[in-house]
Amino acid sequence: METGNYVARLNEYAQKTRCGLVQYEELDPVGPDHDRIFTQRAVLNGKVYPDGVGRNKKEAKQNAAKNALERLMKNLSLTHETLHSGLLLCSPRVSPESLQSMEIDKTTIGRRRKASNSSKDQVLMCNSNVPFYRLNFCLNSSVNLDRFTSEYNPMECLGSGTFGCVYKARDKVLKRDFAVKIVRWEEKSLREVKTLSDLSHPNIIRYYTFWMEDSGYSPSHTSEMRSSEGLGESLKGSYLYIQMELCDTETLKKWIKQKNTRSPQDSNRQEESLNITQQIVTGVEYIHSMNEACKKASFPANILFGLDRKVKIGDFGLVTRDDDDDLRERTLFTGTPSYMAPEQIKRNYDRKVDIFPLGLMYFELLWKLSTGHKNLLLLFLQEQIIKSMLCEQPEDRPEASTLRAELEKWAQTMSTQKMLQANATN
Ligand SMILES: Nc1ncnc2c1ncn2[C@@H]1O[C@H](COP(=O)(O)OP(=O)(O)OP(=O)(O)O)[C@@H](O)[C@H]1O
Repeated sequence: METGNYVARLNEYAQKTRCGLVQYEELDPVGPDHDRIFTQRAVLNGKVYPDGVGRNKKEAKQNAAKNALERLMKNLSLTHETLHSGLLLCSPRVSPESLQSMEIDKTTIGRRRKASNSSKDQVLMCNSNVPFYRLNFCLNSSVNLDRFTSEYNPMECLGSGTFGCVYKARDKVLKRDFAVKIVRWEEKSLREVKTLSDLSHPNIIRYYTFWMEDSGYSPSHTSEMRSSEGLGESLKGSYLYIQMELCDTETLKKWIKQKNTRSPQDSNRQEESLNITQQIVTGVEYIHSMNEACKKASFPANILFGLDRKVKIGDFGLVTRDDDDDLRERTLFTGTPSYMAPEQIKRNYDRKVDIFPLGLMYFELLWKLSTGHKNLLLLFLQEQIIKSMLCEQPEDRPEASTLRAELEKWAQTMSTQKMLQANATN
């Protein structure tokens, strides 16, 4: 893997610009034990840079440093051509500052030139030494680069939603599979992704990185992308590509469906439902602690199972900041109506808007079992929790942290109950 020593270059940059020491935040690895993906992010001068992923800590750190360098270049208002000349990335002697005044050699090998939509000024250049496929974040200008197909081997389409398709794709360098979501570029999708990429929690799908291309990937130009609502008319325009943690394709919605087709006497259902709800509440509590609300987080279709078998909150729909009135207005009615909290149709709502759909979901997870369940007292206790979550008035609903504590107590009660039952039958 030809990457160059980005860590050293970032240190050099920090020294020259007197930004202080570069620090690295290590995030929790994801994936099963034999196939871990490590993530680090560089912190410089109090600013956190995009995640770098790798098969080991060292590789993740190099990629984190590279992402930071690329972001710094963007901040330095470098032209697109300069970025793609790869000078910063490839030459250890060139500092980002000096790039600003550098004459770009337009005779540099153009490994690829994209005909469509390309003005002559947007010729992509790539020095033959440049890790061409590893260029990140270019959000202010349209990117004429097939980064997706250069860096990844697209595999199957995992599914499509209102705004785009999600592909399973193998990173050619890391030899790891990721999910890459491709949506038409919009200010709001960018905002969502920026927010999500700052989050790191075992119960939230990890958003690693994102970039723009000026066309949407389509394996055959007639297949999934076109049939997906919202992408139907044309694949032209700007598209946002979001590299995410790959999950199982089974969503919680499918899980509920499967459980419902089984016998209502499925004794594990209650325990599993509690465990799933605990994990989701933990994720929601974390999101709330980051001052975000996630109106779609607790809809079963947006909850997936990670390859590490942890429950993952996936698509948040549109994340809103508690204090963002403008965003709140624009994102009104974005939730799935049947799960929406009553106040969501009004202007005034806060993070309690997430507790209501959680209550509904918890109920839905349990429901079949509850119809045939004999222990009415225990059932009643659970219903009390759900009832509090479904309160009409947001202020009467519990905070996610209170809820988590309640569920923890409930899990203990349940395991004691199980033990007593086991002892009684032995
Ligand atoms: N990280 C992932 N790993 C595996 N599969 C995924 C991942 N993200 C999404 N999917 C699959 O792709 C489907 C489409 O996801 P997407 O986020 O585009 O839409 P959605 O959330 O289902 O719908 P909408 O955007 O309309 O709310 C999901 O239903 C899921 O099956």
